[in-house]
Amino acid sequence: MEITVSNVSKSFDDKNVINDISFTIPAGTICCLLGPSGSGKTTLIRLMIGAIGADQGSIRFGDVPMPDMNMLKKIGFMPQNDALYDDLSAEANLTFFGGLYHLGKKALEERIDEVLAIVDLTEHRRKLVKNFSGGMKKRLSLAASILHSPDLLFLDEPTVGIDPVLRRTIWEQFQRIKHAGTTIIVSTHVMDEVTECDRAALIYNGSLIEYDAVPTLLDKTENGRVDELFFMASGSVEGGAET
Ligand SMILES: Nc1ncnc2c1ncn2[C@@H]1O[C@H](COP(=O)(O)OP(=O)(O)OP(=O)(O)O)[C@@H](O)[C@H]1O
Repeated sequence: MEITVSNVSKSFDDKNVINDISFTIPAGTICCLLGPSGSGKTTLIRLMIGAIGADQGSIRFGDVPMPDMNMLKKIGFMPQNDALYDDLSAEANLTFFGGLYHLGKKALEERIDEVLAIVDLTEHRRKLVKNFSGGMKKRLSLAASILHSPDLLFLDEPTVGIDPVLRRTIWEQFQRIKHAGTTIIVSTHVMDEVTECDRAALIYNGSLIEYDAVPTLLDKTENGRVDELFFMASGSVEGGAET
């Protein structure tokens, strides 16, 4: 499903955090929101999923203006901080989240098998989450966010604190989810992750400084690194863009 963001602005306490942002994410793509810490990525995701309202502008999923209660069922969201129950097993966590989505018992059992396989946690399904590593928790959190086979999946800094090897595995899982037909919006401040995405929206100080297909964006640079676009737009990226 296509997402259209039109002239969206948001302030907190008179501080302009999102500044007149417009862009369209085509259905079936992975789009990353890339920017330094504090640039406004999480706020933009929260605006898109309807967790907070825009001061100005509008957001549509397909033809439907957001927020829309029916559309919420079609959205998956993985927050920056895992919302898992430590004293429950992986499987029990998924059963709990599946209950929230009102999946029937049999359909839920089948879907739990599927999502555990997608995130490579099948053999750990009966372990308590408190015995999971950080990376395993991230993968379980991802599994929970796709239980209801969402059309749109929003991932807020899903690879933060994850080592490079596991990061690769997680990106392979995102590609798998995309190929199953889900449009993915993923925020990151890791510049290298841009190459995993089809399109990238570069956010700096609450403004959209670039938005395009990733190869087109990289063609605009001299060194093939997207950091350069932040340097060009800002003169300096002090305060933040990690590589
Ligand atoms: N509820 C809020 N009230 C006041 N200020 C807020 C609120 N939410 C976000 N902000 C401010 O908006 C700015 C953008 O924050 P946001 O979390 O969207 O950035 P981010 O790019 O996601 O950063 P990070 O990569 O560190 O998560 C920051 O200056 C932050 O302090």
